[in-house]
Amino acid sequence: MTSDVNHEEPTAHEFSPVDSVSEVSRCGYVAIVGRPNVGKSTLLNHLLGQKLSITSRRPQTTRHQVLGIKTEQGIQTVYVDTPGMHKVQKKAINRYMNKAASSALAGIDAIVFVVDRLTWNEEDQMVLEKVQGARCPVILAVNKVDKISDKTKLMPHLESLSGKMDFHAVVPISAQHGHNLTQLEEMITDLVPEGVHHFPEDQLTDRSSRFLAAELVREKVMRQLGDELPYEVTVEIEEFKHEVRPKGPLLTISALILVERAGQKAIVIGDKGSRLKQIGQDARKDMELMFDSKVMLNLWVKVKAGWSDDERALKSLGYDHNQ
Ligand SMILES: Nc1nc2c(ncn2[C@@H]2O[C@H](COP(=O)(O)OP(=O)(O)OP(=O)(O)O)[C@@H](O)[C@H]2O)c(=O)[nH]1
Repeated sequence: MTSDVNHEEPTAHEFSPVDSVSEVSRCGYVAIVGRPNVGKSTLLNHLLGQKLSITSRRPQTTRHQVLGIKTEQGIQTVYVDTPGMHKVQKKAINRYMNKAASSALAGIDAIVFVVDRLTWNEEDQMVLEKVQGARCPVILAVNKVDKISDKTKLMPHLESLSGKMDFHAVVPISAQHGHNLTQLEEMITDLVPEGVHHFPEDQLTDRSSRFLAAELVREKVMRQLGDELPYEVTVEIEEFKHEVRPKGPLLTISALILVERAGQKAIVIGDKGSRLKQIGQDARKDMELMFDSKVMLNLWVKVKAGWSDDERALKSLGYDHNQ
C-alpha cells in the first residue's frame, strides 16, 4: 500500500496557530541521578504524584532503573530513576547498579542531579564527572533543605555549587515536604522537546505489577531492619493471581524473601515471626493502594547463599544489564 501523505508541502492544518499551542506533542526523557540516599526516589514519587520507587533511610535502596511516566497537557515526561552511583564496586550487584545508573544517561534530554544539603563528597564529584559527559541540560537539585538549621549557609553553598559546571539551574528543594517542586517541575517540562509520545497517556511505568510488588516487599524489609541487615536481600514473586469475586477484586501474591545466610533469615522473621508479620502488613497496605484491589499476601524467607556476587544468580533474579 502506498501512502498519500505529502511531506514536502505542509497543509493549512499544520500552520494553524491554535494547533501550535494545543496540539504540539512533546516527549522527553529526564534522568534523576545522584549518589545513594540523597532522595532521588522520594523526588520521583512526588513528581509523579504517586508512589512508584521505593525509598528508605538506607543508602542503595534503588537497584534497578525504573521509568516513571507523566503525561499532562500534551507533554510526556519520562523520568528515569537510577540506582545511586557509588564508589565501591566489589560485588557483582554493585557493578550492576553502577552500570544501570550510567546507562540511564544515554538518550536523555535533561538531567536532574540531586545532592544532599550542604555536603559535597567524592561520590558527588564522581556523579558530576558522569553528567558533564552527557550533552544535555543539567539541573542541580539541592535536596533536604528542610533539614538545614542555619539557613544563612544555604546561599553561599548554592553559589559555590553553581561554579562546579555550567548548570541549567541550581534549585534548593525538599523532596519530602514538596518545597520548590512545582518550580522544579516547570523547569523540567520546559526542557522536554517536541516529539511523539512513547507511552499511552495513562501508563505510569515500564515495570510490571510483579516487579512493583517485589520492590514494595523489599522496601518494607529494609525499613524494618534498618542497619541490622546488609544489602543482600532480594524478593522473588512466586504467585500473582487476580480474581474477580462478588465482594470485589482479590489479588493473591506469594513472595519469597531471599537472604544470604541463616542468621539473616532469623533476623527477617523476628521474634515469633513478629517482624515478618509487620513487613507483610505494611507491604499489603501499599499494594492495596497501588493495585486498587484487596490483597492477600503470603511471605516466606529463604536462604540462597552468594546470590549477590553471582552473575548468573543475579540474572535469574531480574538483575539483567540488558533490561
Ligand atoms: N528530611 C528530608 N528527608 C528526605 C528528603 N528527601 C528524601 N529524604 C529521606 O532520605 C532517605 C533516602 O531517600 P531515597 O528517596 O530513598 O533516596 P535515593 O537517592 O533514592 O536512595 P538510593 O536508593 O540509595 O539511591 C529517605 O529516608 C527519605 O525519606 C527531604 O527532602 N527531606
